[in-house]
Amino acid sequence: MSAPTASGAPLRLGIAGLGTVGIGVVKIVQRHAEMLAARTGRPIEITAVSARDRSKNRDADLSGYAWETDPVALATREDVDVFVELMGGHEGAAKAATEAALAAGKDVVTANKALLAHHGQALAETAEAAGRVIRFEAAVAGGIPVIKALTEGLAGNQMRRVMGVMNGTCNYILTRMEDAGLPYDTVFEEASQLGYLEADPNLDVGGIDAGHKLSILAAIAFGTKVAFDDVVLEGIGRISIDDIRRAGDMGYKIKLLGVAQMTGRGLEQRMTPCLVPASSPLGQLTGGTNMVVLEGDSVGQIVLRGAGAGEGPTASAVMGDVLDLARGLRLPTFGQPANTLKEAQPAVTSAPAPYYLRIQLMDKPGALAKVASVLGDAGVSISRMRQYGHADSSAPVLIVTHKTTRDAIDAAIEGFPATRVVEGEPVAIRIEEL
Ligand SMILES: NC(=O)c1ccc[n+]([C@@H]2O[C@H](COP(=O)([O-])OP(=O)(O)OC[C@H]3O[C@@H](n4cnc5c(N)ncnc54)[C@H](O)[C@@H]3O)[C@@H](O)[C@H]2O)c1
Ligand SMILES: N[C@@H](CCO)C(=O)O
Repeated sequence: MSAPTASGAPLRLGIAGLGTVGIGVVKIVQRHAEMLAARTGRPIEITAVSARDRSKNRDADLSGYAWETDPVALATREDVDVFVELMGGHEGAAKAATEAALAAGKDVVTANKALLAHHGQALAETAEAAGRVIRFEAAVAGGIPVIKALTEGLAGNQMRRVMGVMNGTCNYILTRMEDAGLPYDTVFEEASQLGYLEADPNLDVGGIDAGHKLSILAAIAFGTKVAFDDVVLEGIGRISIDDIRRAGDMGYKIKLLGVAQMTGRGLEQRMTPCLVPASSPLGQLTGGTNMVVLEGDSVGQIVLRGAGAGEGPTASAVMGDVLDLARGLRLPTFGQPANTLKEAQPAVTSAPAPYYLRIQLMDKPGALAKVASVLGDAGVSISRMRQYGHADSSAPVLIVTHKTTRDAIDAAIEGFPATRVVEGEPVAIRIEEL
């Protein structure tokens, strides 16, 4: 059999951003030109590129491409069919060039979760009004094809819950703290030296980057407009090595876990530290890897695991989008027309769950009874408890509650000081049932 030929017109890319991801895309286009053409029936070509510094030594041959200093000029070039936005940031050049590309009749592929979390609805409306397509597989969980899974393979399901570990840096920090027995500050510094952290580290450790990703998945899963401002965000900065160890003693791991679910009270979106069973797939996830768990009414639970960042995995996701466009696969941005997406009604409170409590209890007769009484008064019922030996005048007590609300836990925490047997600030972390 003769090799397939690429007889169709080339698909011409204009790539803005030649950093980690951009160069990864250039390398795939160059390395696999023949394979990509065979798979789509047409050559995939790069016609023009743009980045801040033209003279920078990059790990790819860019000599065959036109250079634009202005990404907007790149996005509107006549010889560009698809504008590939790999600059980052949700304002400035990324937004302006994406809008310019759509206005000029180009399709857009982006890895920019911040852009979509902040402007996804407006961009989707603009794109669809212009008959253009925006694709963004790389924006969520890097190399894991989760957008494709939701918009295509699982499209026949009513989604029940979407959750996952979507920031590799936070998962690296938490697992490194546990493995090496190091405090948060030391591991944060290590991660910084290794170049894992975003330019603004709070995007990672503050949960914002992962919150962007969760809000995008929630929009697709539940047919709602992206509502990043409604995501309850809490970072990992307050997680201590003590909590990691104590949670381990009770059979749990601490993860920065994103959960989105449609409840009778509205759309719940949380990106917060949670406890998950140590033996569960999420509990066993180590290092910088991502995991997304999708639950649909017909399919049940699907678990996707893989590299959430890095040159190869992220460029792989970008190329998946490019190939879909080359093949003529044109889906609405969030899986259904933008004007049919509903306004998300945020759930004011999160669904009841068991909680883990760590309380530093004084060594006094009746101390435990007083704590139990405060919990009882707040309507919190104890499922399991563990008390450590008193080396000093106080010792930690760990409590796993039955399902309760965050309000009840907060009411109990407010009641503890009056007992005069609790030292310091108790720690309360939600346990996510899987
Ligand atoms: N690096 C990853 O592993 C990863 C994973 C998933 C998604 N992303 C997303 O991919 C995008 C790119 O990330 P990256 O890690 O490659 O970034 P990077 O910092 O390595 O590269 C950014 C590139 O964009 C260029 N750029 C920035 N602003 C520009 C401007 N105003 N005009 C022209 N060029 C400009 C820079 O010169 C640089 O070449 C971001 O949206 C990021 O969130 C990255
Ligand atoms: N800072 C992100 C990069 C990928 O989006 C992470 O650590 O997962």
